Amino acid sequence: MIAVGRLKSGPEAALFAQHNARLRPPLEVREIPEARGAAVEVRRREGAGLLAALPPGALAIALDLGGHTPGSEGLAALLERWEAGGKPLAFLIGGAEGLDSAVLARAEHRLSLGPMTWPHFLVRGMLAEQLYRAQAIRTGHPYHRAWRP
Ligand SMILES: C[S@@+](CC[C@H](N)C(=O)[O-])C[C@H]1O[C@@H](n2cnc3c(N)ncnc32)[C@H](O)[C@@H]1O
Repeated sequence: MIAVGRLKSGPEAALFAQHNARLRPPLEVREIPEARGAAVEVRRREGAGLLAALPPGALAIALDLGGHTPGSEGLAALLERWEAGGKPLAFLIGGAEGLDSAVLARAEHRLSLGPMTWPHFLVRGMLAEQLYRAQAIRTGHPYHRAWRP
């Protein structure tokens, strides 16, 4: 995971740590400093930082409101397909101003957690939870209860 901002200890950090500790393997987190200035410049500088932190050959997945919104089972299937490609997966999370167009252009996939805008520090924990849920779906672990009325 490559994310804008330094997450200090607090509820968002605890949420992320709780779910990330269950992931096999856990996500490695690279943090990009938040930029200051006009929104366009902030996006540009943070975007450059995100792209520079991408491991070589990574499959980049941008967390973006305009992205594809799979259900949890759909995400589990996507992850299986992405992992089968053999490239390291990199989930990119923007800052308060969102992701620069250069980041969206570089990303192979755009993933949305729904049409609502979430705080970027919360998105880390939400993504880790969905990745853990996807693992539970793939292994048949009862953490995921698929039953709906
Ligand atoms: C506060 S949001 C940025 C809002 C910005 N106006 C935009 O439209 O992207 C900060 C970051 O959290 C992530 N994010 C927030 N809500 C999201 C959602 N519903 N789906 C996917 N990512 C989301 C994105 O990476 C976003 O760049």
